[in-house]
Amino acid sequence: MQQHVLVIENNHTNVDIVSKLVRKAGLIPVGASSLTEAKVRFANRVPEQFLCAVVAYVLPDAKQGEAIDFTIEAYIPTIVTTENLDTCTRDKVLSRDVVDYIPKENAQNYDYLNRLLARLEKNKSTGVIVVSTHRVQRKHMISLLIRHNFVVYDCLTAHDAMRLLSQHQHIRLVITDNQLPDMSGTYFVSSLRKAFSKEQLAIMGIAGGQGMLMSAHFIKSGANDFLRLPFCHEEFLCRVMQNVEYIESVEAIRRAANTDYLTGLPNRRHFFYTVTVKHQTLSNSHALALIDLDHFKRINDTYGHDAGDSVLKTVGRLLEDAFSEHIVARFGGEEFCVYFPYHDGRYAKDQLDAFRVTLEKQAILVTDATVNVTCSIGIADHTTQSIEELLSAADRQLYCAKNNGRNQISYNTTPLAG
Ligand SMILES: Nc1nc2c(ncn2[C@@H]2O[C@H](COP(=O)(O)OP(=O)(O)OP(=O)(O)O)[C@@H](O)[C@H]2O)c(=O)[nH]1
Repeated sequence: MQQHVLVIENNHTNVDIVSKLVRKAGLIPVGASSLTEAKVRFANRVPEQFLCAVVAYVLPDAKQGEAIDFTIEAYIPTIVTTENLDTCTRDKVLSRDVVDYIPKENAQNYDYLNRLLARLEKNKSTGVIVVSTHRVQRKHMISLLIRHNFVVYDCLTAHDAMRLLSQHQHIRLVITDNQLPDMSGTYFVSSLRKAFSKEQLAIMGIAGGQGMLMSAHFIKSGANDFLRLPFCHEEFLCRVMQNVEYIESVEAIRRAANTDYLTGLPNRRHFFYTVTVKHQTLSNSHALALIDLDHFKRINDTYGHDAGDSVLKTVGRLLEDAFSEHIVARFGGEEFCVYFPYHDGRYAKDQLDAFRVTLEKQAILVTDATVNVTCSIGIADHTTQSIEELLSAADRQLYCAKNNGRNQISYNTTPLAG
């Protein structure tokens, strides 16, 4: 279900500005320009629909932050916007259990609001470990992280944190104190770095009263960031957000580099990487198939390039469904590959023949028409450890399948020469 955001701003222009940011974050705004209107809007909806509320500190009918009390009492995580940046207003805002507050000062503040809105949804599946023996400080950090919807793990020792990291894939950040019962924080960081790079897991050191060198010590041991205690509420949350966003950006770049943009399948480069890594532990019973669509150029020429793209996407999806237990990739153009790490060519041939028949019968919907495509397939299963050799052999078989009339499989069990 797409989540709603209750936007309570002090005039229609501000409601529109914030609503636009809400939509940009993929959420649905429910706008109100006074507390009275907000109460009506809220009463007309199911409370669980609201991911959060963005509330102006001063409203025409609520000049002392009463709208914040209203949304907090309704259990809606609340982000406050304010025109006043003075310490008195800040303290009044932060004395309530708000998610964060945004000064309405410049475009960057609105950019922060946009990132925060997007994060509140994403954070629900993002893990953060807090490791510290200092109870008050640990609970304080945990409560701030929970307000930002993170999945938070409360740890007293480095070993507990390491165990959690081995159990949960969704942890993106570890926040650690330097004085842990089982090892120093900096030793813990350097141990973590043996298993996780700085691009896989962000680590933030925290320490207070231990001299100026602690930050450098943490960073030289492999931490991404350091925060001195006692920290400021806002800085803590900004640093957390920045570190998590860094890990996610690297993940997104990596995903884009490994994925074929059109079909979403692994690309040739990633295919080689995956197979080479897996192949090290495999037996010689493996097979590789190259699948090439027949006369694909005609589809582009007859129905247009977009129609050709739709066909490629459909074929990619069909391959993915049919060979979900094996490794499927798009090698480029109209050529796909399926690698069977644990099966020989005979097995691959049976499976691929069933696929070939399914594809032949499948009517694929393109812009204004339905089209049918066939494919030619070359299979190789020589007992070689070299994927390149296997690929060349499959390519030769594919050439035979094309030459022999297309829409067929060519599979030759003759071992490789030499
Ligand atoms: N729509 C679309 N077309 C592509 C894409 N990549 C390659 N093509 C087209 O695929 C066509 C491949 O043509 P050919 O290599 O002659 O192969 P074919 O027409 O399938 O003929 P055979 O393989 O010999 O059966 C070319 O027209 C390319 O422009 C793509 O991502 N999208």
